[in-house]
Amino acid sequence: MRLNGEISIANVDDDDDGDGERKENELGLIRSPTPTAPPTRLVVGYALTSKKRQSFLQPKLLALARSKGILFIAVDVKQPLSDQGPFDVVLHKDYGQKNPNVTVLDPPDAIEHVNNRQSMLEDVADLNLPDYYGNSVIGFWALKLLIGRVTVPRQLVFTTDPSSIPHEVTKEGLKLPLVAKPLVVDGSAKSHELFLAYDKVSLAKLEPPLVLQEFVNHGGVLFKVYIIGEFIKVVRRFSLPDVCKRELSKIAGVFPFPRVSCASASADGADLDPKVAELPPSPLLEMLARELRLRLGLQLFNVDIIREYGTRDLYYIIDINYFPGYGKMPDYEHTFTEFLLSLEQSKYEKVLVA
Ligand SMILES: Nc1ncnc2c1ncn2[C@@H]1O[C@H](COP(=O)(O)OP(=O)(O)OP(=O)(O)O)[C@@H](O)[C@H]1O
Ligand SMILES: O=P(O)(O)O[C@H]1[C@H](O)[C@@H](O)[C@H](OP(=O)(O)O)[C@@H](OP(=O)(O)O)[C@H]1O
Ligand SMILES: [Mg+2]
Ligand SMILES: [Mg+2]
Repeated sequence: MRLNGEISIANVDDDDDGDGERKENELGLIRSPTPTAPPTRLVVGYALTSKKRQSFLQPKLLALARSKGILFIAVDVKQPLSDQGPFDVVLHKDYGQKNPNVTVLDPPDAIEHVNNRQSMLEDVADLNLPDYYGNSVIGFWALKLLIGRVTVPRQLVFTTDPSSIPHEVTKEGLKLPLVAKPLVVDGSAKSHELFLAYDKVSLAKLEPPLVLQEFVNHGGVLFKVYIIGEFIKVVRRFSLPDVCKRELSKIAGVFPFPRVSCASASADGADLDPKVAELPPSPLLEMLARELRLRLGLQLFNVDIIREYGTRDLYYIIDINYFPGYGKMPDYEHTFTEFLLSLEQSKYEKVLVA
């Protein structure tokens, strides 16, 4: 269905360079139907960095989407949206333009909220899932035993004067070791340069603005929960190893560490301690995803969750990422295509109601 003017099928790879994209300066030109391609149902504009285009717009996604009548076209961010497309949906990580006829996924304000490591966890801090669902028929205690608790590590924000950090950390009673993370996540490599701090004095060497977050031992395995609308997929990733008291007492300093959990290598097939590897229960993830979707006002994000080592059910959310590396999610092409088609359906239903 096309809501904003009829167009016929366009060849996805208009510049024939095999990257599945149309030339940006040819956005107004739509080719006539090819014999094999189905009619276009949905035109999806994307305003994404070339890195994100490479990881997200993989040939398998483009081919499957095209077979379902979904077309991906680059948005020219320098031109008004109304002069392009017409698009049904626009995918982006930081695109400000609006158009009433286009579903811009997701609202820029909501994205900005999770691009700041202080505000990103605010909505989770007061999220007591068993309390929240305590009036359900299952009952508070049963539910608590069944699904577990979700919280966030304690953290402090520093925007200026690193020399005050050791004193503030002592005053607020934050426990070592601490993870130092740049306050704002802006897609740059620098915003993912993290440090592990073993002593308070060395904290003065860090560069604000940053957050200092208590490190939580979790057996070296992290759960990455991908959310695409109502769909959820959890994968295991390798993470930082636990820090024992002995190590903490012997080491001083702040140490950079690599983006260990961002690597596509999954810990799913690894020979892990079953207590560490056990996935968070599905009801917990479903409640969490539903609640976060509502609170954050976002449909496309992932959440990094760890389970405190030695506990059966105490979970910490340590990171939320907008439009993460879906290309690393198994079968993402199917899930994303279904999601886009569901947007078309809900638009259609809105028109029928109006
Ligand atoms: N509070 C914590 N306790 C234990 N480990 C942590 C904590 N915070 C971060 N880590 C470890 O450091 C990694 C990077 O942290 P985080 O996910 O916050 O950074 P990021 O740069 O936003 O990563 P991403 O690539 O997922 O966006 C985590 O995946 C995890 O392995
Ligand atoms: O490049 P920026 O805007 O900083 O965002 C990153 C996210 O922070 C990461 O979470 C993504 O990796 P994961 O999907 O493994 O979380 C990572 O995925 P990618 O590099 O594979 O695209 C990025 O989306
Ligand atoms: Mg992360
Ligand atoms: Mg992140």
